[in-house]
Amino acid sequence: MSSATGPDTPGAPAAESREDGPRGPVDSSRVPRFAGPATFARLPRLDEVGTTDVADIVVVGVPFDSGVSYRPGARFGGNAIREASRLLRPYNPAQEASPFALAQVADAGDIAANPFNINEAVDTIEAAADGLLSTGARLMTLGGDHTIALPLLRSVAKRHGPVALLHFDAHLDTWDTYFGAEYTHGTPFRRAVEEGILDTEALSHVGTRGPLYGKKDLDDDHRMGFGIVTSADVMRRGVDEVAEQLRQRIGDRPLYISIDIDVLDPAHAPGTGTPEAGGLTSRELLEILRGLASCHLVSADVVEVAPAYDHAEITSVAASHTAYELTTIMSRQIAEDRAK
Ligand SMILES: N=C(N)NCCCC(=O)O
Ligand SMILES: [Zn+2]
Ligand SMILES: [Zn+2]
Repeated sequence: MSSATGPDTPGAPAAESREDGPRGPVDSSRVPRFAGPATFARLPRLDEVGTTDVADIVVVGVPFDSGVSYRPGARFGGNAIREASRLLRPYNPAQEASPFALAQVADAGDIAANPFNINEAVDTIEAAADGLLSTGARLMTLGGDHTIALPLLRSVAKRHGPVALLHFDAHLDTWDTYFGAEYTHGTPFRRAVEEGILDTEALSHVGTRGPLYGKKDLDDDHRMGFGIVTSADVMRRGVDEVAEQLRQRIGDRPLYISIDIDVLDPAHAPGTGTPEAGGLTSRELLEILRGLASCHLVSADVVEVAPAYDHAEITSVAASHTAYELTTIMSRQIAEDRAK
């Protein structure tokens, strides 16, 4: 057992740790899950994992929401997701895996992005992601508004080349500018296509719905290479068929998944900045993600959780389970690759 002290809880045992494997979450049968400061899923902090023992998957927060077009507050999303993740348990029956035993997952804390200068913040996020990815780790980023997907994709593309993208969102986020600003939460994927960091053969929005500015929005989006699975398509065709179609489109390309929590219906995610009626249920989202377990997921984000509009942690619980499924997909692949 580790000799490290507990999660800032005097006298409490430390995070579960095995000499021969990853250091896992704090044991909730010995330390109440509501005790101590929150890390994602009660996992160790990155600095607790040790300098030589590098994490396979790094959870990182980006408390930045200066790119929003409506309700602010997603800057508090990452910490709300961490708080809501205290109830996650170590075995994921839906994917038949213990994600935190298969790979070392650790929480790196937050990237300190300038809230008063969007362009500088975008650069800061890219540089911080470069540093975390340079160890070979995969990123599970907790936003923050959707602006942050652009610097994250830039960083991932430096390692993998242009990546396939699955974008779960009520919105297209391929608009051009707002008030003349090019980096906003409605524009990251247009910028990414312009910069050539996405594999335009394998781009899909999932859960799209709601009013647009005009039909041109769809024409532009189509020209950029995106396919669209609307939230109504998910309802009509069902999660298995949708996941199968997405798997076909992605193949074995390196894949980035970006999840705007507003892909969920406001009944399932009231705590978000630009809510749209008629969205996915959290059950549908989680099932589609599980159906993508065979895809080569190189990094992912969950963004747009704005806890001020949340009730009873509905949104942050949904986001924590979403990040848990994504983390499980990555950790299973890491274990499989290691066994090869
Ligand atoms: N990425 C999110 N959540 N929303 C984009 C909405 C852009 C608009 O105000 O039209
Ligand atoms: Zn959205
Ligand atoms: Zn979005």
